[in-house]
Amino acid sequence: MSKTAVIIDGKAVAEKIQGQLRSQVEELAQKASRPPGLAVLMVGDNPASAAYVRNKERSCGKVGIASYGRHFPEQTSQEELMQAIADLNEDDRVDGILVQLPLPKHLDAVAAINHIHPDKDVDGLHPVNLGRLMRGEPGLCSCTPAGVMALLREYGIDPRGKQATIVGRSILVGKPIALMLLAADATVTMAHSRSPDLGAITRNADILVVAVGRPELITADMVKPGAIVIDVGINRVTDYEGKSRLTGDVNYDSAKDVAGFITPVPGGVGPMTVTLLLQNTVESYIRRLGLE
Ligand SMILES: NC(=O)c1ccc[n+]([C@@H]2O[C@H](COP(=O)([O-])OP(=O)(O)OC[C@H]3O[C@@H](n4cnc5c(N)ncnc54)[C@H](OP(=O)(O)O)[C@@H]3O)[C@@H](O)[C@H]2O)c1
Ligand SMILES: Nc1nc(=O)c2c([nH]1)NC[C@@H]1CN(c3ccc(C(=O)N[C@@H](CCC(=O)O)C(=O)O)cc3)CN21
Ligand SMILES: [Mg+2]
Repeated sequence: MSKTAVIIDGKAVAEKIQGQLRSQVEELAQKASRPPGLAVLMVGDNPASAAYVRNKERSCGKVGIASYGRHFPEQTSQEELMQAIADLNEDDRVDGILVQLPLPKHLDAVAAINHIHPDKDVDGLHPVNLGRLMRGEPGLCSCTPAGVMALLREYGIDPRGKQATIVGRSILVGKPIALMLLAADATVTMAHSRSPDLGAITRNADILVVAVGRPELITADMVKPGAIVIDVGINRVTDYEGKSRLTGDVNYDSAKDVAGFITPVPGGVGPMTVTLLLQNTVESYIRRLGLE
């Protein structure tokens, strides 16, 4: 007899936290001269980025954060991008700057991120903020990893002593999640494209986090019965009827009968990423205006 997993409702948790952020922003408005401001820079068109941008603009509006997004054409030069970042660093209305990844191939993403002022780096990707995370010091932290940790907390899941396995080692998701789970006393294993026999590794996981970008790479046979499965993947696929939809890196329909807890896509990690971005922006706003 298989029992179906508890579905981790990221959308509901995100709405709850966004409601709290909204009240906080309303309250702060009484002593502040302006609302919090978030600037998102997007170059060219990437489907995962487009979903993110849409969701962010909608959520900023709900919470009372002013958004100063700029969408550049694909052939934008490095100089133009660097200048836009420099302008936003100087712009007092802006508390958070995010450069959508991936950037088109001709652009240097590392140089762009290094150019963001660390106090406005609401994506937590600047070396100063990554260094703080590595050392366990407070600072702006990556939104998706922090969103995953918030979901675990919300569902009463304590990583302490658990075997946590992360598939994917990107600087945006895999590596910072590993550090956060390690800080929460999990035993952490990381797998990637060069790991042989992925299933043998993932089947040991009490907490399995998948951040790869391969639609439904993880199937039920790769999941330990009762495991907590966190699917970070956002993939746009075309189904057999020719309709476009979003799917994760986990085969949800089969995995939900093996897992103890599972995040759906959409409605799982995605909304939490947006929420943590808003939370980081409010945090930066409070610090920059000295509102504590
Ligand atoms: N839900 C959200 O809020 C959110 C946020 C960010 C990203 N995403 C989504 O999450 C996914 C991953 O994003 P990312 O930025 O981390 O991607 P990324 O930078 O492309 O990294 C992908 C990682 O997966 C590994 N990998 C690739 N194929 C593999 C395979 N067959 N088996 C095992 N590992 C494999 C790669 O290994 P190597 O290092 O060996 O190349 C790499 O470490 C994407 O679908 C993205 O759209 C979602
Ligand atoms: N600098 C940077 N930071 C990021 O966190 C980031 C990027 N770039 N580039 C794109 C990826 C993908 N990200 C995403 C993608 C989707 C949602 C999201 O809100 N997904 C909703 C569905 C939205 C829809 O249906 O259109 C979900 O429910 O999963 C969030 C973050 C965040 N990512
Ligand atoms: Mg999701």
